[in-house]
Amino acid sequence: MRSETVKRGYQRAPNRALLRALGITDREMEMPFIGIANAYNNIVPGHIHLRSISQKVQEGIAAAGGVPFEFGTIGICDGIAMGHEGMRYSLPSRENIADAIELMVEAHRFDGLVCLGTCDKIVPGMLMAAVRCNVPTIVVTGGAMLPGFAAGRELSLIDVFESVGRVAAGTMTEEDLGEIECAAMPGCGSCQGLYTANTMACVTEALGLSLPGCAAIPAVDAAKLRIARESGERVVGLVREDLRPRNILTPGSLSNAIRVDMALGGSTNTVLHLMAIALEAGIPLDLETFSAIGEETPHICHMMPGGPHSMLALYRAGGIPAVLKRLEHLLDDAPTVSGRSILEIAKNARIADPGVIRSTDAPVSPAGGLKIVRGTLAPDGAVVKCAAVPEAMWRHRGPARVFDGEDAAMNAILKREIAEGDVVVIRYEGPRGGPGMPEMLSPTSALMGLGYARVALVTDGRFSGGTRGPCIGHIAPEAAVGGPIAFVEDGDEIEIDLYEKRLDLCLDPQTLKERQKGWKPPERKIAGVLGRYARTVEQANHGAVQR
Ligand SMILES: CC(C)(O)[C@@H](O)C(=O)O
Ligand SMILES: [Mg+2]
Repeated sequence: MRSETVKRGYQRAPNRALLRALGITDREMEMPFIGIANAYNNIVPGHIHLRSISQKVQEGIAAAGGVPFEFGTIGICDGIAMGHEGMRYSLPSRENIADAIELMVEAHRFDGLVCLGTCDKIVPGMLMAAVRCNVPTIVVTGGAMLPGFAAGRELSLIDVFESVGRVAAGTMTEEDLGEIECAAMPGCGSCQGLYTANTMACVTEALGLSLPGCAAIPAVDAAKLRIARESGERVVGLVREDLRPRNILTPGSLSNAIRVDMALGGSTNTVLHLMAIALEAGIPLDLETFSAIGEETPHICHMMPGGPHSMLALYRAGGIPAVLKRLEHLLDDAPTVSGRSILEIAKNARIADPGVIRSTDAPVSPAGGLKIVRGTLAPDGAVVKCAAVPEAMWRHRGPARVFDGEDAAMNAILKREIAEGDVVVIRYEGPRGGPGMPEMLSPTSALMGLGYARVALVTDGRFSGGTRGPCIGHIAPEAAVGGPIAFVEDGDEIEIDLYEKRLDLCLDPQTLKERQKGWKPPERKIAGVLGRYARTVEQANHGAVQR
């Protein structure tokens, strides 16, 4: 056992003395030590219930003959951090979480690990750590919030964001917005649609790193407590079998995860996170792989924000096992933490609602929900959730309206200075430029709420999983490193063609060269974590990982 390093032999008497100070008995000294990385805090709605889930994990570990040791990691609520300076800190928190878990697991020589987290950067950071440390690990995701309800319809956080645009347009009163604000978010769990947190939970299950069914169980459902208990029991089995994350995370399981993501129409952020996770395992994963799998995988679940279905609907329809069943003919067989292979799980699943989890013969769309686009504006690629783009906007050409930074764009949008047909360009918001590649749900939702039908938005920053409309993000190279997006001027024509997967700046190469002459990155002195991040972060097409 790995933990023997801290507990065997007379030289380790001091280490054991400290373990005894925790109440560890002689019998427990012989058992596997299991770390629980619990991202509980009481500022993130997705995390406020994690203590009770952790309790069940701990009971499961003890019942199976392990000793649970709980420690904390940070967790940021992207929704509370949205629309201001705070959002720059969100993506960097992913690396902090991965590092924090590595530090704890390595220092204390845990034999196994349970990762307990819910929201956008927490689950990816946990997966990175699991693969990096490569001790037997199970991930328990905290589950989605129930939908809110007001004026006869279900609500999610995105209704609140989009209603801001309605108030700006004068089509909604502030009083009505207040009613939605109070009704949309009825308790614990991640935001209700297939936004980033829930997409990452689904991807984790498809990777084989959560027990089957875990991702879609709502935060408040007792089934989550039961699967937490089972996960605690099972991690002790994984230690005994020596089944480790890198036995489970393989090119095959990564491809299954991307397929599930494509079939669901998941968040654009998964592209960054899956690349970062693959990198930890030393598995090459590039944008082309996403593109190729996207071409072969039909989009079969019309999930929010592009479609009507919430995570609760996906749960009731059969959850990820049912989605896997639909995709059975496309999956690579791969082991999972459950001890059953992914194909066994798929075969034994039941599709309870074929209206929510459609067959691949009658899909929402014949190709996957995400596309990788390239062109003269994005030579190294960009990402779009085509599942949430109305087909009328799959081809669009319009004049650029250029903004350095999100704030300037948001002001212009709310003042209705954008005209139908425009292509809003938000730059200097990339991994280095932000820094932190902020997610820009406020401007994309405002455009929706204001009722624009033919305005596109392109950026070197990121989007929320809740962003809908013709929004292309992750443009690489970003403006801060001199990518072509830095040289766009108001009125330049930008052409989008999602059928051909193109994003072009319609400018003759000579003019572009002229504009590039003498360009220097803007000089800025940034202190603290963001300064460090800006110096070491890679471009979005390499997962925006920190080196
Ligand atoms: C606030 C949200 C909806 O969680 C967003 O941050 C996302 O990425 O989905
Ligand atoms: Mg987010």
